[in-house]
Amino acid sequence: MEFKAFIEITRPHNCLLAGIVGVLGSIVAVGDIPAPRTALLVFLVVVLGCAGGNTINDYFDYEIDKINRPERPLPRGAMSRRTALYYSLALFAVGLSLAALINIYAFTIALVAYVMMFLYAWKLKPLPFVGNLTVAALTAATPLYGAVAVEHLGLAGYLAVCAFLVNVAREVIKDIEDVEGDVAKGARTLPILWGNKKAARVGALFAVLTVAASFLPVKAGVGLGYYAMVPVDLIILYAAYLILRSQDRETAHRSQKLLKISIFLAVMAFLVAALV
Ligand SMILES: CC(C)=CCC/C(C)=C/CC/C(C)=C/CC/C(C)=C/COC[C@H](O)COP(=O)(O)O
Ligand SMILES: CC(C)=CCC/C(C)=C/CC/C(C)=C/CC/C(C)=C/COP(=O)(O)OP(=O)(O)O
Ligand SMILES: [Mg+2]
Repeated sequence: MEFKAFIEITRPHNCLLAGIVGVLGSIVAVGDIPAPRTALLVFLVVVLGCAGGNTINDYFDYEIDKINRPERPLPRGAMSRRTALYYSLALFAVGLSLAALINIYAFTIALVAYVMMFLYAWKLKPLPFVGNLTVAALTAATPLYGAVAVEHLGLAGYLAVCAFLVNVAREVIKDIEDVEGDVAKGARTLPILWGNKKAARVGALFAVLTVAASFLPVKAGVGLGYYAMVPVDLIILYAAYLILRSQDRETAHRSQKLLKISIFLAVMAFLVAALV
């Protein structure tokens, strides 16, 4: 057993980004920095939930990851599946305990989100489009979670719309990248049911919708810090162009990674726009 596997399996880069998005949701909801206690609790509940979700995901994806991602901790033998199962449940339990310290709404949403991540990994992922929508909804719930913690919505709804749209696009394009392993496991993803070209069009459509939605906060009068979104939108449009041009595994990988970069840059742009 490798100790670093306990960190690696949680995909800390995703968790940290998600935690920042949760706190960003609180910030844009009230237009100011939230109380440190609230910000810390929101950050930890989202990070622990994301960590538990990624861990349980690898637990159920063991067979598929042996084909698609053999370098991951479980398929390479760095951690047992039983340990991963108990580890994910422990992460969820600590997250829920902290959510209870925020307010009843935050506890309830965390409970629903954690259950949805477990269900996604266990049963929903192989369902056509349902799995993609579930992940996207969970990412959209993240800024809304921060808003619920401060009991105000503000611009958090715009963040949620953008998070949902860009993650639908990314999840569909990730399915095009993973089609080989998904076929082996009998998953019924969009590329398998509709073919890579049609699935690429769906992914590109949601990428373009993300660009359209990214101007929503400008409509609401968010300030100059928002011009940082322009390069983000250009990256998203280029990712859409790539996947429309070719649906081979390497191109799909490049396209979905560009969308992930756009998410990171967009979150930074929103942060600047919210604080400037
Ligand atoms: C205009 C624009 C792009 C706005 C950004 C909207 C926004 C706030 C996005 C943040 C979404 C979010 C909570 C991201 C957390 C990290 C993340 C990418 C979660 C989804 O992960 C699922 C994915 O399948 C994991 O795969 P991988 O990244 O390859 O490990
Ligand atoms: C709202 C609260 C309290 C928490 C939300 C927590 C977050 C940010 C969830 C976002 C979605 C997410 C990261 C879920 C974790 C599990 C998951 C969907 C991983 C993706 O797994 P696969 O679809 O199998 O793709 P891979 O090929 O990368 O494994
Ligand atoms: Mg997986």
